[in-house]
Amino acid sequence: MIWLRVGTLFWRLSPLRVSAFTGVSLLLALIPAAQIGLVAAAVQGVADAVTGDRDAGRAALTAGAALLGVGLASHVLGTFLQYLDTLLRLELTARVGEWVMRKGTMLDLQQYEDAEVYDKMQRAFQESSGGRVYQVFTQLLEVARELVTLVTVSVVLFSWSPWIALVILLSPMPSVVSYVLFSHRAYEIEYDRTADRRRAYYYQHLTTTDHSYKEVRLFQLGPHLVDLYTRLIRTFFDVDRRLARKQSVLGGVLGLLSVAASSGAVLWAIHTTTHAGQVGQLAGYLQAVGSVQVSAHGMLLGIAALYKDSLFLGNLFDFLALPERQIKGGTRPFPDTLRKGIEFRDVRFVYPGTGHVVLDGVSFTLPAGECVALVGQNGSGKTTLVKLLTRLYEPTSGQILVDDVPIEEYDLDDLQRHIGVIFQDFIRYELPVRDNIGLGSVEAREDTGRVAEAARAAGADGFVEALPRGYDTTLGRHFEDGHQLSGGQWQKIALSRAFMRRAPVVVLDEPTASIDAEAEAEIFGRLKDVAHGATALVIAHRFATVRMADRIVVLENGKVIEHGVHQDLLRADGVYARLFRIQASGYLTEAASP
Ligand SMILES: Nc1ncnc2c1ncn2[C@@H]1O[C@H](COP(=O)(O)OP(=O)(O)OP(=O)(O)O)[C@@H](O)[C@H]1O
Repeated sequence: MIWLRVGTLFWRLSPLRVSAFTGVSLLLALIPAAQIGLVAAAVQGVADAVTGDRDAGRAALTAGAALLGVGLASHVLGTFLQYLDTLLRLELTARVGEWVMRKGTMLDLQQYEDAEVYDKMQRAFQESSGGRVYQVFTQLLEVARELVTLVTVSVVLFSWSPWIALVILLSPMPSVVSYVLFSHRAYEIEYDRTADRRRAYYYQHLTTTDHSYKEVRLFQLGPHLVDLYTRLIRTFFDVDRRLARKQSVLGGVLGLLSVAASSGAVLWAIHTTTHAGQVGQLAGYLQAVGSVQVSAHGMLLGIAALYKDSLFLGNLFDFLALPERQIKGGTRPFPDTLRKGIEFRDVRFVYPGTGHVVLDGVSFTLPAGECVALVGQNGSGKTTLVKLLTRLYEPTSGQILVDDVPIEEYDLDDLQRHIGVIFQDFIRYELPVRDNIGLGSVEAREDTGRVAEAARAAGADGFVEALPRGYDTTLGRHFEDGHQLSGGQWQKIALSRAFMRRAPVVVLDEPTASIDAEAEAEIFGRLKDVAHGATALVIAHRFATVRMADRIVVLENGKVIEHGVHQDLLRADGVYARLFRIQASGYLTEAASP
């Protein structure tokens, strides 16, 4: 029950403020009934005083003074309610955004690669401002308040004329029913178009970020992307317009019924009270008619809006209820230095939801303290192996052992803390250099000595020191005074981040693809030193890098087809030797030509 969850959520936010908000709202709900009674008394008092009753004059004055008091109280309570409203709204907005972010960090990679979960996230992000959660809470109170007003006022009204009261109470019904139906339809439409909305945001993103600017501009993709976006948005618009048209026609007709019914009731009231000469009752009655009409309408529409908002809010709660970290670790601490090494034993892997066998019986060993290079054509499964080693995914079958212990037995956070990794698609943090490197070991990011050492290891120290504010220079151009780096410089920064971790296992997925040959040779020549003797797995396509590794594993279509040291593999004259010669002959031909 979403209303209950919203109520509980608010209660946890601040029991004191929520109690005060509820109390003040309900007090305000009693005001219309009090005003009706006092207006009736005042008007009747004046009418009686005109006919010579002196006491009636005093009674009219007293009722008038009480009306003044009620008016002042209503103003003070209203102002206080407004203040509480602002406080609760601010608090909630901050908290919902935080919950959504926190949840995002607790999901598995698999969920990020699943379009259905992504749709769920998209729906939840639409609610992440907290606006709708707050709306449901205030609507709940609004409905309760209108109910109190309605009950107290209709007590008066029913005592005068039950039939008129009934007509007025029921008159908003038809338009409310139509509102509920249309709200449901609007929700269904929005739900079904989540994937298209994501697509539209994506086109928008491509045309509004620096990462995509160059290609979009030079391939002149702007008009095409705008066209794709506009076509989608127009489809949304056409559907929404049709719905809005139907809703206003039906809503308008039913609204007319409602107005006719309440106006008829007013006429009827005038007719009956005039005959009986009850001027005070007529005045109170007229005010009560308005009040009941407003409250009944407000309450029923509040319920309808609650219904609609709860449907949307279900998306936020669905997202917050997504299963977290399904990949579980054990309790064993990860070793600070590997004794034996890492072994892949008959590892098979199929990405969930696909039938494609990406790794098929992969077995090889990374001896402790050695550097193993993983080579193979695009799509052969190299990065997937890294995802398994870092436990972003679990093997479909087979085992990965670290020092003869299955990796599932190690504490998951501890295992990930002990692996320094950079992926091909590393992040370019639009933050100062110090953070870009220091985030490799978040708790040590203020340690300038360590940050500088990591930069030296990756050959980044030279250009960093030449930056306007050295390690405090903000990188990228998103923020003020940001400094943009070259592709290779960014890669050196990412490499520094991996070294910053000082982990016993280092995994580098194409770490030097954009780095110049000299720097690459320098980094790999000293890899053992800079990685503090870590066990390293390096994925590379350049054989100049690969040959420096202690061992080489060649992967083809998810299978290990060769492994050994460089010289042995050359002698074996297999796939590795052929690929090596292709690259080498390219360089030699160039060098030999005049
Ligand atoms: N998230 C995913 N979901 C489904 N299939 C995937 C996913 N990621 C990769 N694949 C598929 O798995 C196979 C291996 O991909 P992987 O990224 O491991 O290759 P790679 O050897 O690292 O390639 P490259 O040299 O191009 O980086 C490819 O066929 C790819 O299409």
